Amino acid sequence: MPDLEAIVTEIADAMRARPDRGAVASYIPELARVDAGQFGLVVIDRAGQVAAGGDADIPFSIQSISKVFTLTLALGMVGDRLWRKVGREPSGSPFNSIVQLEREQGIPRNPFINAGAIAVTDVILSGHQPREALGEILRFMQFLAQDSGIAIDETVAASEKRTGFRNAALANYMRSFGVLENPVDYTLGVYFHHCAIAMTCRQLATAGLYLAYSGQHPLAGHSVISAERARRINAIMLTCGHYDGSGEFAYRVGLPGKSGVGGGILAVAPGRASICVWSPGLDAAGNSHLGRIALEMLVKRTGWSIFGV
Ligand SMILES: NC(=O)CC[C@H](N)C(=O)O
Repeated sequence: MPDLEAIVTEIADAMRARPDRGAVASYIPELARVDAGQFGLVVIDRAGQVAAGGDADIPFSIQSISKVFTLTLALGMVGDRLWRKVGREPSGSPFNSIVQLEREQGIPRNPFINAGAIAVTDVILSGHQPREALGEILRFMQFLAQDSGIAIDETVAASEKRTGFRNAALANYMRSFGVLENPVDYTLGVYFHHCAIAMTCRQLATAGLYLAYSGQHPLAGHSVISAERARRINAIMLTCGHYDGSGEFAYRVGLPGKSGVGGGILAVAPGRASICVWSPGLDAAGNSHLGRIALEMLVKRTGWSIFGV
């Protein structure tokens, strides 16, 4: 077993010293105010052993990382019927792209691009009031992270709602094909709010444990999903979790991972650990610049890439 404490500390120190940080997301005005100098890394294993470095306990906007958890919830609600509304192929396009939707009858390529995540949110919303659906998502996060203090940052949600014209276009377009079933405003409201959940690296790494351990959450003492479903979600994270940067992430890191424009990445080392890294500056594809570099260092030191050492 590698000395995780030492490795995580070494990586956090190396990342803090780097001048290249990428650029914080500016299309959501509230995210543009975040200090790009921050960096956090947490690795948690089956026994709940934590190796933490840097700003491990500062909450940040989880943004698209929430899509892993909404996918898990939606699959729990409707099972494989979900795949009638959303595909599971990489898009090779930016996260907010609309181009494929017209050719593919309003069915988004996968649950992690914005269009796909909005379709998944719509499924969770069906038969519920927006407030209930959002409560369901938030309680699921609190349960997985074993922390009832986790909350939605209403300022971020409002900021995105004010400026989310692109997502509104995607949602209306899908509604025109009947892929969305609920009022577009309701679906978008729930979507913006679950993206605006604020969590720390420690909380997110804890929440991701069920994906690292075949659907079992060792700390919650619960089977969250079947081993088969966990494996499949990991596969979609690997192929689609970084949008048009997914190939590069697989090449450099080789772990299922999901990024968010808040600068977080949740990564899963199956059977070994759940990992969360955060650095708000992004690369051109909207994925954390230092986050990816840090994970690349981590897999080099640990040999945890699923593709070999
Ligand atoms: N990549 C992301 O994190 C995008 C999520 C963001 N809420 C959006 O819809 O644009």
